[in-house]
Amino acid sequence: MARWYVCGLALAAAELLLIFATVFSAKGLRGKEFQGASRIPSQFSEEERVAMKEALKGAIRIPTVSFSHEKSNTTALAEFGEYIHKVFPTVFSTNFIQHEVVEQYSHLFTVQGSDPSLQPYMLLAHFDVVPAPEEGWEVPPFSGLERDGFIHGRGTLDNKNSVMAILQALELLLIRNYIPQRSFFIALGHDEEVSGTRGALKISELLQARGIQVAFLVDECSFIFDGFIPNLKKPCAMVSVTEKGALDLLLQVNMTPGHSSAPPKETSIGILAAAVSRLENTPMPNMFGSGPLKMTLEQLANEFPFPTNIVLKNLWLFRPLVSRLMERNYITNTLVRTTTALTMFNAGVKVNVIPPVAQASVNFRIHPAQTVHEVLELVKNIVADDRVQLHVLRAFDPLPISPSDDKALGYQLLRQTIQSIFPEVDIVAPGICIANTDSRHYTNITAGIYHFNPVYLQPQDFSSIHGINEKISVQAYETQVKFIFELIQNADTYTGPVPHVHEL
Ligand SMILES: CCCCCCCC/C=C\CCCCCCCC(=O)N[C@@H](CC(C)C)C(=O)O
Ligand SMILES: [Zn+2]
Ligand SMILES: [Zn+2]
Repeated sequence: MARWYVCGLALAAAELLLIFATVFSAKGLRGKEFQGASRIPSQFSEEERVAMKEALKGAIRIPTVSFSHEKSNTTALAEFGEYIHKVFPTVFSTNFIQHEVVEQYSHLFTVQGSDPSLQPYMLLAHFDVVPAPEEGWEVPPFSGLERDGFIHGRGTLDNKNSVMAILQALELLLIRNYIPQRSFFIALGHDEEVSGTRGALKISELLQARGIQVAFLVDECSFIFDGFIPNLKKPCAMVSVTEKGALDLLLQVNMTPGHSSAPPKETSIGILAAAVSRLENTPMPNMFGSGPLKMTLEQLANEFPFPTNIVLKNLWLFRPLVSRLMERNYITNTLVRTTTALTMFNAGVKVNVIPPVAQASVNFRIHPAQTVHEVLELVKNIVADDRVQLHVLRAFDPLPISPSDDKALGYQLLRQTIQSIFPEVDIVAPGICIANTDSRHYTNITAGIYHFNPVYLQPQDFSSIHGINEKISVQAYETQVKFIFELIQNADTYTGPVPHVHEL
């Protein structure tokens, strides 16, 4: 009798556990992983909300333009340093935060957590911007004007929004007497738009000299994508786990100059034009199937209607079809191959002179499954003309793929913070950063490099980045501050992923 009773109790307990496991499975339990320590709610007063948007507007008004490696607006870069001192006084006066200026304009903050057993992490952003000539803008690009609920201007998405949101979230936490448990670094670069070799690289060297290794870092270059994939009605938060490499090539042809009245059969211009045309017409191989894209599509499969869901769930069978479909769209094409962009072409000085030299620049963004060396070999085979000299101007391999499994602290913290701040977003998937960022300078201090901006991005917003009419809604910026406010707290209280039902 007693045995039956114990057995019955055990069964009831098991049933209860199962119910709990189902209800609180990874999707059902939003934010529960972070319980334990007392949390500060991410609610801001009206006064704070006004102050935070005004702070961003002020940042946009400082024209911190990087024109080229040699030329930047150093007055504005210095002014930006003074500006953040002014708008985030608590960050600069807190005794457990150390602030250092690196290479005159970049900023490194070391926030000393109370628990030295927790490995630190790092938040990255940059405050230099690309130039913005006024033509075509609805409002002047450095006015920081608010119109129809949007703050307009260069840097509102790339990337002063992140610089300001990180410092703003920290300022608000400190005002509420928050003491972080896990140490973290904030690295704000001043020359990302022209390579980051003065800012990010030097900060990274400084940290390496101090023997610092971080668990993960979070940088720009990915968003909550909305409307990018045909038929995918839902937004998709893409946390990029790798970044493409790059190869800048100068192609040069030298021929004998002369009078245009008696032209040779071939000129430097004609030879070079044919070579670059071959490059443009011979895309690099489709690498679909290698790299994180397969994981991304498998996660997206359920969100598509029939029959796309079946196709995506059976990539072993439909790989050729899916890879062909992806290369048809210019954005999804970037995810399946090394891209080739002809960006500069120079030759000639006068209409009746055969020029001796013709030069062209080509910019390749290297797929994570290829290397600089492999791309260079392919280029040589495509150009296949010894008269065309190839000079490597700049080259770096793609970044290694950062983990996105259940044990990957950075990825899981981002995933779970996305789920709590954006409950309407069902899809969080690993992705590829198709451009280059300051992150690549930090590969020696972490194996966990993640790209994510907690902001919705639609195709028209994408073209505003480095284009015209860049803007962010006031509400999106507030949400970004809220996200970082939560992320910092989550990093302190994270206790690991919620077990899936089958693990019980
Ligand atoms: C499910 C949807 C798939 C979406 C595909 C991806 C769409 C890409 C969207 C946004 C990418 C934004 C990139 C913003 C970061 C730009 C950083 C940058 O411009 N860096 C320079 C660095 C260079 C070293 C000067 C660059 O040229 O890459
Ligand atoms: Zn950027
Ligand atoms: Zn940029």
